This record gives sequence, structure tokens and C-alpha cells, in this order.
Amino acid sequence: MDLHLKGISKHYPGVAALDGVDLDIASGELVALLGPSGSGKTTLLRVIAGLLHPDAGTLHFGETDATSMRLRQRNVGFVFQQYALFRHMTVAENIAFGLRSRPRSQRPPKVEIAKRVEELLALIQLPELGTRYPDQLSGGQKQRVALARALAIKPNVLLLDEPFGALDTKVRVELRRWLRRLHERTGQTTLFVTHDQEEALELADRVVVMRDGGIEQVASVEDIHRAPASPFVFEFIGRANRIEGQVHDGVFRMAGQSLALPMEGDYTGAAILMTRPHELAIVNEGDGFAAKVVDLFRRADRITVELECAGQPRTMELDLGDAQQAQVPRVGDVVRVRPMRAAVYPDAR
Ligand SMILES: Nc1ncnc2c1ncn2[C@@H]1O[C@H](COP(=O)(O)OP(=O)(O)OP(=O)(O)O)[C@@H](O)[C@H]1O
Repeated sequence: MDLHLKGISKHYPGVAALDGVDLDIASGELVALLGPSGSGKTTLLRVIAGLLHPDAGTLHFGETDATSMRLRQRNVGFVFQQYALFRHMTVAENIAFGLRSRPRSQRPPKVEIAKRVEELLALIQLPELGTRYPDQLSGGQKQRVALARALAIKPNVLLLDEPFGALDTKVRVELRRWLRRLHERTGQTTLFVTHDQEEALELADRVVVMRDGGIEQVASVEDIHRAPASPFVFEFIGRANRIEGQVHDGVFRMAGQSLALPMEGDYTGAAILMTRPHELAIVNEGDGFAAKVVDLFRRADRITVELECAGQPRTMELDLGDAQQAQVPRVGDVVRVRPMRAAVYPDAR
């Protein structure tokens, strides 16, 4: 089902956990809520679930105003980071729980519940494990059962709050791929909270980047990569260098340095140039700026050069690819550097 949030706010003393959030989610979408700790992701999920009441704003499931609906009426599926299975119930009983605990008039007959449990056990690829107890499962299996339990009620929306956060990296990567395939089969509208940009970008159709209770950008995975809306998004989705300067007459210049990059648009004033470490290159001549090598990090697939540049508050990182490894500079060298690709933003400070 499609979901529409308008002007959702939730304030606590001294903090706006959510500050006028507008968001539309189409039926069948898998959307990731991505943002640093404290940006409001969990609060937003809890408001949609009906676990928290917003101070302001409206929430619609399709055409239906759900703003003051209770949790049970909303028919949402919820999976948290912590395994929330009932330990005294078998896997099958856990999955059936949401259906069995419905009021008698809405409860499906026993055979139908049993059939649904079978289907879900097959869907989560654990067909043989219905009679086990949660303590007899691995962490990854428990989270798959938690997902099946959330799906059993055929929810309007599935809400996942860092569901793989407690698992080790290998299982986590496996499970997110599995979830992507599961989503392709079920077409279940899903909202997924994570602070891990790799997870969000691999899993989601669209990504919502949150910051301080607001939405910084909503875009497809491709567009978030291609055109991050702000330096914050640029830095949040990957390694980044930040260069401070000025834009005048369509040219970005660094204070005291010779870098002059032609820019689009008619902005004039303080600006921030963002560039990725693999987009910075050491050049012998032409436009560029002088930087001193302060450190070198050797990794399996690249060498990263840490650079200090006069007038810049932060050091920068430059990745040398295979082709450039014959000319690795030494610590203390002064090199000439140029961004081959960059994004320039007005400096809003
Ligand atoms: N019950 C509460 N009382 C007071 N402040 C709260 C409460 N719940 C959340 N907050 C504050 O609201 C802000 C948003 O919190 P929220 O848990 O939604 O962030 P988050 O993005 O999910 O973070 P994390 O990734 O760490 O879970 C934070 O500043 C948090 O401290």
C-alpha cells in the first residue's frame, strides 16, 4: 500500500526528533531511511507504526487517514534489531502469532493459518524448522523468522529497524541480498532503517537521507550517487574530500591557491567543493593546487595519500590506482593535485 506523510513533527525537550517531515512512498517500494545516529530514523518508523504519536502532521495509508489509528488497526509489520521472538513458542507458533491473536471475527480458520505458516517457512527458506524453538536457531535464522512473523498478517507496510544490525558482517551481507530477492518476489511496501550507507545503497529502490529530524534528500540510489544534494549527503554516502573556496564569475577558486575550475550556474560567494579520493589526481602541469604528503596508507587494492593543503582546515585523501603506482610520492613531498570530478555547493554556514 502507498504511504503519505505530511508535516510530521515530534519534539522532545530540547530536541526536534522529527521536524516537519514530508514523504511519499509508492506501493511496492523498498525505501531505506539512512542517517547518522540521532537523525530521527527510528522515531519516524515508530510514528508510522503507531507506537508514537506525532505532535503535528498527518499520515495516510492509501486514501485512509491513519494519523489517529491505533497500532492494531494500522496492520503494519515490524522487525527490530533485537530478536523479538517469543522464546516459549516454536518457530511456527511465532509466525502464526499475529493471525492467532486477532479478534475471533477477523481470525482466519486454523487450517488457513497453518497453510500460511507453511508458505512463509518456504519463503524464508527454512521449511524444516517450524517445530524448533528460537534458542535452537542462528542469529540470521531468527531474523528471517521475525520477518516471516511480520509478513504473516499481510501488512500494509513492513517496517524494519536495523534488522541485521546485531549480526556479523558476512551474515548481514547475505541477509540483505536475500531480503532484496524476497522483496522482488513479494512486492511488499517496505521501509528499512539503517545507518550503513552500503546497506542502503545495495538494498533500496530509493534512499531517504535524514539529518537532525529532517530529510536532506530523497532520491533513487543512482541519483544519490550522481547528484548528492548537499556536502552532508556527499560525505555520508562515501569517502569524500571537502575543499573550501569561493565562486566568482563562474569559477571556483581556493584561497591562496591556483585552482580555478569553471562552474555551472550563477552562484557567487563562499563555496565548498566536494570530491572523492579516486577523483583527485596528481598532475605535473596545468591547473591544480600544491599539497604536502603527510601520510601514505597501503591497502590491498590501492595506496591512499594523505595531503595537507595551505588554507584548508582538513587534510585530503587521494587514491592512487594501479596505473599510478609507479609514481608513489613520499611523505614530505609537495605535489600538484587536481580534482578530475567534483561537486560545488554554496557554503551555507
Ligand atoms: N523518548 C525520548 N525522549 C527524549 N529524546 C528522544 C526520545 N526518543 C528519541 N529522542 C531523541 O530524538 C532524536 C532522534 O532519535 P532517533 O532514535 O529517532 O534517531 P535515530 O536516527 O534512529 O538514531 P540511531 O541510529 O542511533 O537509532 C535523538 O536526538 C534522540 O536523542
